[in-house]
Amino acid sequence: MDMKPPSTIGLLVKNSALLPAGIVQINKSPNSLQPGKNDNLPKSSSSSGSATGNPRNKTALAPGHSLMDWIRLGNSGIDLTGVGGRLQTVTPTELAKHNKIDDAWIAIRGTVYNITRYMNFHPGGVPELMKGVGIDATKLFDDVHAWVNYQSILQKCVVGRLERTITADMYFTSDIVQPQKNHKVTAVVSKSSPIQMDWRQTTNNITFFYRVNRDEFIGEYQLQKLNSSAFCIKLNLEKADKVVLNDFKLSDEVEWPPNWKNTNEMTEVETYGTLSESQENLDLQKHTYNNYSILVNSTLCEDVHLLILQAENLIQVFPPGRHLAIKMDIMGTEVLRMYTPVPNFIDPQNKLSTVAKDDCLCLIIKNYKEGTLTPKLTKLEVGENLELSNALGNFQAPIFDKYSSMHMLAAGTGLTPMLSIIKRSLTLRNPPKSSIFCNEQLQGIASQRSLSVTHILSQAESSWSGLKGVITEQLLKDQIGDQSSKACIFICGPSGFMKITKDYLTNLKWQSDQIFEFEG
Ligand code: HEM
Repeated sequence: MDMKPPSTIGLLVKNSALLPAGIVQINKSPNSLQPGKNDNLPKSSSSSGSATGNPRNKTALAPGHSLMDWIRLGNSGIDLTGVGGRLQTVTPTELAKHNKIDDAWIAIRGTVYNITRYMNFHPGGVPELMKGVGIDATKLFDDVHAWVNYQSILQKCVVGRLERTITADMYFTSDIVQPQKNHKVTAVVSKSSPIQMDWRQTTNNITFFYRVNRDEFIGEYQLQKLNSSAFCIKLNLEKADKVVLNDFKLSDEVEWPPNWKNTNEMTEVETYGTLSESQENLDLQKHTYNNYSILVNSTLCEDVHLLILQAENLIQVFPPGRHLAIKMDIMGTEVLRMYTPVPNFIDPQNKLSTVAKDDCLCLIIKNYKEGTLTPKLTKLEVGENLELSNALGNFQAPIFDKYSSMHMLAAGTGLTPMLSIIKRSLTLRNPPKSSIFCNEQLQGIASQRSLSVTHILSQAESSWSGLKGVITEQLLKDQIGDQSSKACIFICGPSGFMKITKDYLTNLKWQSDQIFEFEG
């Protein structure tokens, strides 16, 4: 695949209560600030005031320039953005050009606003507002009035996002904010971080954005509810060899399970409260187990079950191709078996999609009648518990993006690690339209040219009109064509299948670095 999306992730958590604007104070290291006149500003503006006892600096607004008038202007249909309302990515250089009273842009928390029309509506006066034009004025704005709900006031003035240097370092320092008005005050205690974070604040919530370097890989992320008003986001950064833990303390209860979103574009957490960050060294060998309860145990086909599981206060997000361990006590012995979570499109009738919410894990389990674990796993009833580990393995799907085609050879439930890779690849190639996939769904998308699916049955009924038999070199050649340096091959299945398939592929001149084996 030739696409390289930013290596970022998405979460969206919603706070349950309507709250006054909170304040989060995050100080960046000087070198992460955008260049501009802001660099030389004093630590805090001389005009900050109110609850701290400093004199107020509000100016009398001319008639026709009240907040109500501003809201009317915003609703009048007049284009306040000056760019036709089409969102743009604004470079700091471009931003700096709009630094005049009749052409004034300002950037706050990564969003650029055209404040030309707001000038005479600003309760702090025009000269004060002019201090922030043409620059990233986040700190200046916060020093004066972090509580001001600027997103709402300037909602019709949005020009776009301010472009950031993706590799810029960012520091969070301990900072206790002085109480301002009656609003809640929050503190941030953090250390230098290999991950960038930005945030956006509205009256009721704060949205946190995470961004990591393109070459960084997030092995897993977890969102864990700590109590009714606190949660933790844990990100495994494998290149940096670090686990970043962000603890959020909310000022009210958080809805759980939260409504979160996973896109390849960004990470969003909407909430309200405080954040503290810590880091640990990453230990990929370490297994930590969490208790999941069975929501669904349904038969997909003979001996193959789909389990849908949910943890009480935890969301674990598994990157494609990563697996987990199931741990069970069998007559006093701890038995482990590895499984790769599958995307929740797997349900053939699509009837489970209402159950398999975003905080659930789906596993496909084949029952081996003589097996130790699988007869117990496939008999688990709704409400029973199961211990599942963190994400294991070292597979990194983006590494294979360089190949323009992928072949997947799967025997039986060897299909499972392939499914999330297929989903990822197709989502990257075709913008998501609906929840497509598996068997019927896979066949459905096959018609879209980017995926072709062939079933070969070793024990076929007479009515089967498709391919039959066991894998042979000729069959592989017929199915995947000649060796090509633009393609890679994933294989997964029982050990006999793996060995023979690899031998055939080697005979067919496929290079070992083009072949990726999942353990069957
Ligand atoms: C970044 C440059 C800015 C500076 C230096 C600045 C400065 C000030 C000052 C000195 C005041 C009077 C403070 C006081 O209440 O005593 C004020 C009030 C205010 N400013 Fe700004 N401002 C800036 C940007 C903005 C922006 C972009 C908005 C957009 C919504 C805004 C909205 C307000 C509002 C609503 C008040 C009244 C606050 C209140 O009633 O307490 N300001 N500003």
